[in-house]
Amino acid sequence: MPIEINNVSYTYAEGTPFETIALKDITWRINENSMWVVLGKTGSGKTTLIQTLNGLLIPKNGEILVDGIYTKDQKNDIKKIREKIGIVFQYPENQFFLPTVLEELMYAPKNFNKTISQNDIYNILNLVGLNKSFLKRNPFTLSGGEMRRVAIASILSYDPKYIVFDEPTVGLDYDGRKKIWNIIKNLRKIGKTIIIVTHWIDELIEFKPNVLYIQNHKISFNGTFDDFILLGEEELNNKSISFSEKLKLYYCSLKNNIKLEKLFHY
Ligand SMILES: Nc1ncnc2c1ncn2[C@@H]1O[C@H](COP(=O)(O)OP(=O)(O)OP(=O)(O)O)[C@@H](O)[C@H]1O
Repeated sequence: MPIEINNVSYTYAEGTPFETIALKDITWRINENSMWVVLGKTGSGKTTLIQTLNGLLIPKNGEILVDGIYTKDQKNDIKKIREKIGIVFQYPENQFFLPTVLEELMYAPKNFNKTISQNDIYNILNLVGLNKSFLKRNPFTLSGGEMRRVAIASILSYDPKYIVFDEPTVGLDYDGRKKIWNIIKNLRKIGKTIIIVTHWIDELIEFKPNVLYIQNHKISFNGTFDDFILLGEEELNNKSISFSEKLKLYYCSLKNNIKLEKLFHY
């Protein structure tokens, strides 16, 4: 079953002098086992949109169904929805609050009344490229890249079906970014539905996710990665997307029907 977003609008501080429109009439369907990138200029509404998916924000207008469950039904179903959608926020490592990595990994399953075995924990560590020795570490003593991977592991600990990454590689160097994209690659291999909010799409060529572009709080593009790139340099620059050398090359390969995929692997 999908996530269905039907005619959703969201306004902060509605009816006050601080009223700010964040989303206007968004309709979007996220199918199981798909991958999406959500793009848009700063302030266009991307973070607001992803926060509506798991009921962190409840839109007044429109509705969201996650595998058939309305996010509006807060009392009964919100936990079921939160268990299905893991959100890895920007700088997720800022949210650590327990003294060891192991406790961080155990926290969410406990909260959702889910069991997690030692083997599950080892598998998750393996998936994020960390070894067992990290379990005893204090999360605050880890490097930035390691913290990010522990934060992702803590989301994987309750096995959500949909995983949303808000700027997953922000602040990381090349090696750190490469490790995050490898994790995402592995998550796609095991059938997770992935939604990524980012400003940098040349890192995503290898994945060719579907693209949702938000402009002035509305959807202005909903389609395939290739169709988005084929909008061309001028249009993408207008959308505040940098047309890097890598994107140019990819654009040319699409235009001329040449297969270049191998060039783009991290
Ligand atoms: N808590 C809030 N209270 C009031 N207004 C908010 C709040 N959060 C966001 N906004 C406003 O809503 C609009 C959409 O913000 P949002 O953070 O969703 O955009 P974004 O596309 O994620 O931006 P960025 O790329 O900079 O992260 C902006 O005008 C923003 O100022």
